[in-house]
Amino acid sequence: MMNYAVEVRDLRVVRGGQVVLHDVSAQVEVGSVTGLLGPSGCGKSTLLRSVVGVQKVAGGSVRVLGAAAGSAALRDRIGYVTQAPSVYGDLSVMENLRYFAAVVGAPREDPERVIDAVGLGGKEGARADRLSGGQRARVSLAAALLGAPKVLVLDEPTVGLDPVLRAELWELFHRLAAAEDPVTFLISSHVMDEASRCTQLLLMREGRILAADTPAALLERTGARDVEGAFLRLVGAAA
Ligand SMILES: Nc1ncnc2c1ncn2[C@@H]1O[C@H](COP(=O)(O)OP(=O)(O)OP(=O)(O)O)[C@@H](O)[C@H]1O
Repeated sequence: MMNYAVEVRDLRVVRGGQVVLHDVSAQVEVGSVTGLLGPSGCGKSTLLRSVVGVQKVAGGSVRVLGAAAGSAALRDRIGYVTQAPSVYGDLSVMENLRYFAAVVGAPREDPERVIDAVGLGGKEGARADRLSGGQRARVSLAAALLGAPKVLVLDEPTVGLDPVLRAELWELFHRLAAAEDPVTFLISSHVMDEASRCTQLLLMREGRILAADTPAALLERTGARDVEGAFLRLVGAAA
């Protein structure tokens, strides 16, 4: 039996009187770097919010590591980075991480560990508002790693970053996912060319999952040359 970190079944979410998730079912394998891809407004953030347990749902179920999403048992097992900046600009990298460590009740030495994990060693004393966009993104990621969660949910973590920094962040996700004690990643993006960086894909459109597969299997199945082409063929087939 497949080992899933996240299992979504028939999830229905209504926002502002509109159904934004139409009975969505999806799974995320343990240790995978799963990309949730689809155009802006298709419901990616809503699905991620449901996985984290901060979204009111109208039906269906979401389980994370075998427990109901949002339950107390998951509090220190799941990390979440939203699109909104979450670090304090007037605090240093270390001050930010000490503050967040205290909030989540992480061990005292955890800030050093996560700074190291995201490759920010040497930047501990730098004020967050003097960092580059990519470095700030890594501070947010470091904060999400405090307490050693097993599942990380990242909402468009590479948006606005240059290609080199994007590549660095994806390498970091893979390193953490391949660790002896793996972290499972669920990462949203509206940039289709990030698909090739994922081990698994969930393609989404208008509140529905169009396909769930590996990038290679998706290309083979659709005969497309890239994931954008595969997406368009799937949309055409569904019409
Ligand atoms: N607070 C809200 N109240 C009402 N409707 C909302 C709210 N937030 C989002 N929506 C609607 O829900 C739908 C899904 O939005 P969601 O943010 O999940 O999409 P997304 O795929 O993450 O988009 P983006 O990539 O632009 O963030 C959209 O139609 C959006 O207009």
